[in-house]
Amino acid sequence: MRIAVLGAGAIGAYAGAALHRGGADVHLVARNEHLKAMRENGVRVLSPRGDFTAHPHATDDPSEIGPVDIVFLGLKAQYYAGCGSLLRPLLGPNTAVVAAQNGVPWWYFHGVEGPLAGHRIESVDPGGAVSRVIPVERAIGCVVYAATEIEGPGVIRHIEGTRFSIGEPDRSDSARCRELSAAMEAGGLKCPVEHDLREDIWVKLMGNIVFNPLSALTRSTMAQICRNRSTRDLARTMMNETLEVAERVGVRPSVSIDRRLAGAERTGDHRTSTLHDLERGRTMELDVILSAVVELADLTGAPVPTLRAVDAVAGLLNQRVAEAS
Ligand SMILES: NC(=O)C1=CN([C@@H]2O[C@H](COP(=O)(O)OP(=O)(O)OC[C@H]3O[C@@H](n4cnc5c(N)ncnc54)[C@H](OP(=O)(O)O)[C@@H]3O)[C@@H](O)[C@H]2O)C=CC1
Ligand SMILES: CC(C)(CO)C(=O)C(=O)O
Repeated sequence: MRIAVLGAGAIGAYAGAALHRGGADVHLVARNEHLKAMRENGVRVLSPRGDFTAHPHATDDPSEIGPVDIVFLGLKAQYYAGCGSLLRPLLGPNTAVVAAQNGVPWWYFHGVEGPLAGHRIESVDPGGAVSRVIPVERAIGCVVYAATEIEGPGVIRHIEGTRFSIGEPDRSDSARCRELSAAMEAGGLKCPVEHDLREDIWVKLMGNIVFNPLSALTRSTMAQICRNRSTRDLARTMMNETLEVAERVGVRPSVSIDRRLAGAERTGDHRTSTLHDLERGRTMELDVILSAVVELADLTGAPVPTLRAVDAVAGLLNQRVAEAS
């Protein structure tokens, strides 16, 4: 299977290294010092499951790669709308795009029935800009339970978790999902193919909607947020409101708030990908994680005063970062 990882950062380079180790024909698209290091020394993965190094081809020019079977999109979601020139050379008639994003994907209401069928979520797909660049028909959904960080150029620190759940937006059984799953599992990852990924999306989102904005606003790790009584209570309230929105769009996540908090606390002193962005002066991936849920709450009439307040202050912080960059 020919796979290009577009945006071979913390998650992309980790998945790409694992896929390469499992025998897939992997090509990484990255840039700057990180690219230079991966070209010279390969991708070094430091993991509690055992360190390893993989040497996939790496470039900053997707036209060197050409059409592939799968594009694994490791960019932050706020860059999807602008990634057309990088993506286009990688697309053949049947190329699928697997976005490793947190939050609500642009294809969310595609391929489903009901009152919201085909609805476009503005915070996720503003004016249709993302679905024009990545047509929903190409999308395979993915929910990433792994946690990784770039420790230095070419070096990925794997904190925990190997699960990348995947599934077709329209719930169909497809050969492309089965083949991708086999390639990921050959590389030592867990990659179950789910009939409907939407439950996984909300289970993961219950954590991200709390920890990603709060970690940035308080510059704290996940464990620090869990161990402080006031922020733990805040987390609980935010998760409750999120569950209410999930239910109004037809999903009942099967995990309790206590279990979700315990899981987050176990991740320990991990700085979320959003905190990393803030520390690097980058805009934060909060539209798909937080603003999208507030938008869905407005659409369905769910009361979300706490999510709305956090969205307001995190939104202002994001605006400040954008102005400074
Ligand atoms: N990290 C984690 O533990 C988890 C992350 N995710 C999701 O995975 C996705 C990726 O996150 P993460 O891996 O943390 O992010 P990173 O910032 O580590 O990775 C993105 C990579 O894309 C590169 N990139 C951006 N623009 C270009 C370009 N034009 N050309 C080449 N390379 C480019 C970035 O390079 P540069 O740094 O130079 O901009 C960076 O290396 C997000 O949607 C996130 O929500 C999901 C679960 C866990
Ligand atoms: C915190 C983590 C690893 C899992 O909740 C994550 O998804 C992120 O860093 O964005």
